[in-house]
Amino acid sequence: MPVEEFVAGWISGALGLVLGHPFDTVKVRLQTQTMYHGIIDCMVKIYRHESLLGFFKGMSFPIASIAVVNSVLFGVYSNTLLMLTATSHQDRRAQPPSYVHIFMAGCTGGFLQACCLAPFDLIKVRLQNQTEPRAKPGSPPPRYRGPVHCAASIFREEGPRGLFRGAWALMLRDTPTLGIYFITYEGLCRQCTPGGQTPSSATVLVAGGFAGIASWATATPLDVVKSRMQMDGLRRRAYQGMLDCIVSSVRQEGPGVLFRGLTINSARAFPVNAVTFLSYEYLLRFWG
Ligand SMILES: C[N+](C)(C)CCCC[C@H](N)C(=O)O
Repeated sequence: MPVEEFVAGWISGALGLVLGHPFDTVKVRLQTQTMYHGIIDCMVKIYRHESLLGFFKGMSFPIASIAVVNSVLFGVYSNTLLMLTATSHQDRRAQPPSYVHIFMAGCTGGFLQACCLAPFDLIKVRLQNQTEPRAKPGSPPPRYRGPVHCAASIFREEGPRGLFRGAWALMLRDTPTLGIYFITYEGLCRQCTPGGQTPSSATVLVAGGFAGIASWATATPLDVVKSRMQMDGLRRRAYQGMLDCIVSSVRQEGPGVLFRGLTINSARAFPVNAVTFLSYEYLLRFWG
């Protein structure tokens, strides 16, 4: 089983992640809290109360987890394609796999990465939602002191299954939408590149950026549900399950609630995934 794809997936994922984390914090706050009136208001408030560091809350854990998650995504994707089409990464320009195979490989990678992502993502969301300013003398300490304390507290207060809160919504969110991710990327690369040639850096950037947008746009409704299920249990249990979460959110806040975070998800997705795909392709070319 070729391993370069796993390593390239890890490095490229980490580069994209740092670039996108501030957008992600704003998104999670908009999806789960009511004190902000839109993206700009949220950014200004975070900056005023929590300084620039507020945007990077909860990032240490994703940086560690992206090593596992993005390498599983890209590694499983590429190795599934190898199994389905008997072509390695290097041969795929000359012998392009069908879109059905690309979609199936993307879904497989998406499903397995979601299984690894679930506990990391839960901890990230809980930490991002702590609005206390950083350690000011006299102010009450935040509920979670950091990722390890957060994981231990969830384990203690909500049991081991508590660490997988929202995991079904996460798997449903990621399996089809990562199929869409790779189809969009490959489709755009093929459109803009004469047959058999390697796509240019500009093509990879644009195709990667739009792949991110297409995937996030389709993932947003389940992303809202996922974030809400993850925050449940912290407050009192408000939702009986995923369906209940959808129905009561829509009833209370209107159908628009399912698209909360769409703009910010898309704004984040373009640079993050442009950089992810560019570094991924370069690393593999460099090693290949
Ligand atoms: C499937 N879904 C859209 C949810 C995630 C796509 C992940 C792609 C990339 N790691 C990123 O963070 O943008």
